[in-house]
Amino acid sequence: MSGQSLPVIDVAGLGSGERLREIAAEIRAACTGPGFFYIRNHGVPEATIAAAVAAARRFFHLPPEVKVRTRANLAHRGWHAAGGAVMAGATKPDLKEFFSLGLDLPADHPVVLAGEKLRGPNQWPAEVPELQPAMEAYYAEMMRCGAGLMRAIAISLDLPEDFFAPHYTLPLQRTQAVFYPPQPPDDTEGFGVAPHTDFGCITLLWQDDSGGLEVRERQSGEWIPAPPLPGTLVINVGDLLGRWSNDRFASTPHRVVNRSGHERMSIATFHDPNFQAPIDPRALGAAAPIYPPTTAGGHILDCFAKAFAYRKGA
Ligand SMILES: O=C(O)CCC(=O)C(=O)O
Ligand SMILES: [Fe+2]
Repeated sequence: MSGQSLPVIDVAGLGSGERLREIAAEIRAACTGPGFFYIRNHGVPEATIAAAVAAARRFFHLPPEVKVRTRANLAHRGWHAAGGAVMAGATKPDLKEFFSLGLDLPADHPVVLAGEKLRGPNQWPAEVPELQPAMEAYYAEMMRCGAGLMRAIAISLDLPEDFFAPHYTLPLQRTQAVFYPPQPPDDTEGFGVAPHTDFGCITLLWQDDSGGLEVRERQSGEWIPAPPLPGTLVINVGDLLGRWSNDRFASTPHRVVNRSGHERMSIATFHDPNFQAPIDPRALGAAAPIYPPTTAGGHILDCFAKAFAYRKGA
């Protein structure tokens, strides 16, 4: 294991002009370097996090025959049982289970009526009534925090500060509470989450104090720990921002092995743009695009089709 550790960026004052530029410079260094960084002073209330974690934990402890009543639908909302996710190149499914929500659009919203994929209302279990308000409050905080980060990221990519805002009017942001069972100490093959890159633009991750998240160092290829640091969130670049930025900011592989001896929880939020957002490296200044244009939704659907058993044949 190398002595490298990931940068911690203080994002207090992200809304003000001068601080925004300083933060953008730190984010540029992190995104062209390890592709992972921590943020502190993000403004997400501890109580909002604690309520979401407590409600999600109660849900995960329900018997499977109850959880399955909110089994994930084709809009990716609801409970994903363990065994349903296989990361690219992995030989076994992940050990994790997770509960996913997105932007809650009523069935009569124009984009739902138009048949846009991944859209629709969220699913909620009657048995844990506090899950909905707790996760919705957390989701809203991630939207606020993610939008601030995207302003800094725009500047760090030499774009106008509000470049991304018009592409986030009906975001595909997904928040997933994730539950990891303890792994047997002699298990050398199983992963909570096998090595992967995230599909979306940026990920905002809260993790409990178990540890287990590891990030692949770009130069050495070594796995370095991204340990829990109180009061922080872990931020990383996903494939969609890699693609959009023509790999100026490339996604970094990471994995989770829960060696803590007890259950682990995290909440991952993929702060992604509108389904129809055009993902064309030329729009971000690339003269020689590595990637053909696509849409955010098209890219996410391709990734989902490869990773998730529930979508096979969808
Ligand atoms: O739980 C974690 O620490 C990371 C989860 C993760 O990498 C993911 O859900 O994409
Ligand atoms: Fe990930």
